This record gives sequence, C-alpha cells and structure tokens, in this order.
Amino acid sequence: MSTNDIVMSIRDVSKRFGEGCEACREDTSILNGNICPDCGTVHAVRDISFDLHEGEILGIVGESGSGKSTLMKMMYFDQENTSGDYYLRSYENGAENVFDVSSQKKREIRNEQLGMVYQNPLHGLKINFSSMTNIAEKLIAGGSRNVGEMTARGDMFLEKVNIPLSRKFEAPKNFSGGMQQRVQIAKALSNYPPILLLDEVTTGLDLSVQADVLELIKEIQREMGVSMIVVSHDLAIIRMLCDRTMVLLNGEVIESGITDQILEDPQHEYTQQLVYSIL
Ligand SMILES: Nc1ncnc2c1ncn2[C@@H]1O[C@H](COP(=O)(O)OP(=O)(O)OP(=O)(O)O)[C@@H](O)[C@H]1O
Repeated sequence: MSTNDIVMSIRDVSKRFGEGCEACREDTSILNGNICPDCGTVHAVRDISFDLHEGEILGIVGESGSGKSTLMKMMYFDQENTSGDYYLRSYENGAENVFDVSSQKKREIRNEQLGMVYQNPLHGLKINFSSMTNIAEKLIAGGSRNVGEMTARGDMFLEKVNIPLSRKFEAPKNFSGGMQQRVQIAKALSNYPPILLLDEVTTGLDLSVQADVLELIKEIQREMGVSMIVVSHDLAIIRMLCDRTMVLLNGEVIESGITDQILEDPQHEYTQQLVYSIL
C-alpha cells in the first residue's frame, strides 16, 4: 500500500469452488459464464484488484451469481481466497498480506478493524439475545471489559440507529426487518472499525424502510467518516450511496469508476442494460 489515504487494498484476488483443470486454470476465456465446461469448477471471483480510500463509499454491483457476496466474504474472512493479496492500513500499516496471517489474528482484525452487516440479520445477530447483549458481545470480542463503558457505548450506538432505549433489553427477534438491520449496523460499528462492509442490507425490506436504512448509512458515513463497501444487485441503491462503483459480471470487474460517470456514460453493454433498467 502506498498512498496515505488508502485504507484497504485488494490485489488479484480469486476464488474458485473446485480444483480447476489444466484448461480452465490456463485460459478462463473457455468458461461458460463462470463455470468450466470441462471440469465444472466455479470461478466465482477472478483476479479482482481495487483500493478503498478513507471516508469513501465504494459500491459493488452485479446480477445474482456475479461474485459479490463471495468477494465480501473473503474480505471478512468468512471465506478463504484461492489466490491474491489483501492489505489493511489498520494492520501493520498495510505492510502484510492479511490473507496470510494466523486465524487468531484474523479474528482480531474482524473484531476490531472491520464491521460487517449481512443481508440476513440471522447471520449478524444472536436473534434471541437482547440488542444490548449483541453489542456487548462484539465489544468483549474486541477486548472491552468495563460493563459501565460497554453499556454507555451500547446506548450511544442504539440511539444513533434510532432504536428506542426502552427496547434495548428486548431480543431483535421481536423487531421488524428494518429495526433488525439497524441493530446489526449498531453492533458492526460499536468498536469504531475504520471499514464497514454492507452486503445487500436493504434487500427484502419495504421501500420506505429501505429508504430509512439508506439514509441512516449516509448519515453515519458523514458523521463518523467510516469507509464503506456496499454490495447490491440494485443500481438505484448504489446511485444513492456510492462515490465510486465496480460492476461485476461472472466474477470479473467489467467496469469501474466514479458512480456518476458510470451512470451517465456506461461503457460495457451489460452496464448499459443495468443503467437503462433504472431510468
Ligand atoms: N460454497 C459454494 N460452493 C460452490 N459454488 C458457490 C459457493 N458459494 C458461491 N458459489 C458460486 O459462486 C458464484 C458467485 O456467487 P455469489 O453468492 O458470490 O454471487 P452474488 O453476486 O453475491 O449473488 P447473489 O446476489 O445471488 O448472492 C455463483 O455461481 C455461486 O453459485
């Protein structure tokens, strides 16, 4: 990592499901979509590189199966990469490939330097435990021990995401979908990670609830200056939130740049279809 304001660098990252064969490892142009016609290996993510800058929101857009979630899971160590490098400014000032560090160090990075908000709140929350307990769990994992401080931090973040404090000891299973996402956001932010990863966080919510959650994300970015990666199949959401955007198709980046430029002058035929579909 070189430039000072880069908080994350991804270099030539790939993920294959399957061993691959001589044919598809040497020449990915033989793939049918992202699948090798000879051996059936899925090339879910192929040689992706990008930088995330301090305070920016980077969008990753593409249709179902294009590799968005797989890429996000690798960044949060939910999934192992097949090849490539991953650098974080918050870890050894970007000098070490964090794909290669021990599993204990990866856990520390997850707990202290990254926040993740999943499409399905069941993946990010213990749905039967209270919102406050969910936040405390993340804080303890990040090294906190002082109960008073943890409670104060929990209150602060629940208020920030508009969860009434009168309900902080209630389990999120009793909450609406929008409220569950807001608790997930509070939990993900509670250790003040420099980077927040958001994977299809408004998919499945009513339009008005979706708008509230998107507004909250923008507000948090403005207030806290946290850098974000937003994955969505919906270009309208990307347009609302993201400074820069990468378009994925069959595991590859086919276009990237300033979001407004991509929307105004899409170069790739697939991006043109995406853009025209929201006009
Ligand atoms: N565990 C797995 N085993 C085999 N193939 C997988 C696995 N996980 C994902 N894939 C394949 O990898 C490709 C990329 O999937 P991924 O979930 O990353 O796409 P996506 O763009 O996030 O789609 P969606 O929006 O539907 O979640 C798909 O072809 C998918 O079938």
